Amino acid sequence: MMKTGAVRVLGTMSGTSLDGVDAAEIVTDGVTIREFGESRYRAYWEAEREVLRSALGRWPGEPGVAEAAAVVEVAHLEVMAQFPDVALAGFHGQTLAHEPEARGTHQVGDGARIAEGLGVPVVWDFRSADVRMGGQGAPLAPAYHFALAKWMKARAPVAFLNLGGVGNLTWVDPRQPGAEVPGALLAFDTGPANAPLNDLMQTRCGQPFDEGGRLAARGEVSAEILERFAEHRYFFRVPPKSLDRNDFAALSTEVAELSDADAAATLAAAAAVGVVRGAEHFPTPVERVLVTGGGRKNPVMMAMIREGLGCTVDPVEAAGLDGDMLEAQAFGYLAVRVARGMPTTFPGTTGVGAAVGGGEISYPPGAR
Ligand SMILES: Nc1ncnc2c1ncn2[C@@H]1O[C@H](COP(=O)(O)OP(=O)(O)OP(=O)(O)O)[C@@H](O)[C@H]1O
Ligand SMILES: CC(=O)N[C@H]1[C@@H]2OC[C@@H](O2)[C@@H](O)[C@@H]1O[C@H](C)C(=O)O
Repeated sequence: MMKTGAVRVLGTMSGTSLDGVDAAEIVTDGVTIREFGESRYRAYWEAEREVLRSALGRWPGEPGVAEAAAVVEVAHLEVMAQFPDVALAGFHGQTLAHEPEARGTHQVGDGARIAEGLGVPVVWDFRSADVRMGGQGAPLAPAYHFALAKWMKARAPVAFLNLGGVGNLTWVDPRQPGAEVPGALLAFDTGPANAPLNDLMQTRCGQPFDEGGRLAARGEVSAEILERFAEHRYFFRVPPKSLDRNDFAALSTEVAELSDADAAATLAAAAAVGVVRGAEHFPTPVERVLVTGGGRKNPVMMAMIREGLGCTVDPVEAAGLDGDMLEAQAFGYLAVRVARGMPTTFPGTTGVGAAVGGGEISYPPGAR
């Protein structure tokens, strides 16, 4: 068990858009946020990304998984070694597959190897325990969103939206004393966010993403595809609920006949529809949605979300936060909670029956 009081911890996240590794320091006791620290980003090389892409959907022991794990470990060690002052690290790894109701959840990268390479204890495998206990194993950032709402001194319910490869939305009631209090949080994945758009850009234009939403801005949304999409059974499921990166692969097939610009506009609109349908599940309306993740840099997607929600929708920077690093900070925060035996998921965030502390701790040789 770690000493009490705030510690400087490093959190890392390699997200579903497969762009790279985010690493960020935070100083916390696992409840309140004392301060934010340095952060760095390490992009995957195209060859590395290809290794990861071809391992998507695979489970332990299947072809390509060991290679993907090696890519993830090397990239993380490279960036994590640049933070010599941390006492602990949180390592999410890379999700390859996620089927919480069937085969489980699969993140690659061995935390024990990271601990050995780094020389500090590493918390990892954050999702498995929650899934074993009947939870969705995702999203995990909500406990951190609760701490952020307190840090911001929010006085009324607020929502955090992450527009990564997949989208996820957290409704937070900051008037509650703690994240573990029933009714403090409701969280779920909204639907596809950037992943289908990235896949389209890669296949049709040889580019990793639609920079500034420029292609989508020139297109027209297919009302027919969008209306069908809005009636997807996922949106009728009561949250908590979570998604795998490719759960909406059919959407990519549906836009196949459209022009590049129309397909991009329709996929951006689909991301927005997922958010709007998701917000219908909020226990009470919110006045403000704070957006993190790369999608906040896509003005077309942001405008569509604003129009659909009809409330203030701002990048988290408007609240003094770093939207590129928020998920990485979350895994630092969660690492401290795990190291101190505190829960990381709750019935309102993953649907687990009772609060669970997910995560393994690996120590560097001789450090225990
Ligand atoms: N300037 C930009 N214009 C448009 N889109 C952008 C821009 N910058 C980033 N993005 C989009 O955001 C994506 C990266 O977002 P982010 O880093 O939040 O995803 P992630 O962490 O991999 O995903 P997840 O949160 O699902 O795990 C890029 O792949 C791209 O689609
Ligand atoms: C299984 C998995 O890796 N899920 C990711 C993914 O990316 C966004 C969304 O889907 C969210 O559920 C989660 O990541 C965020 C950081 C989370 O767990 O909070």
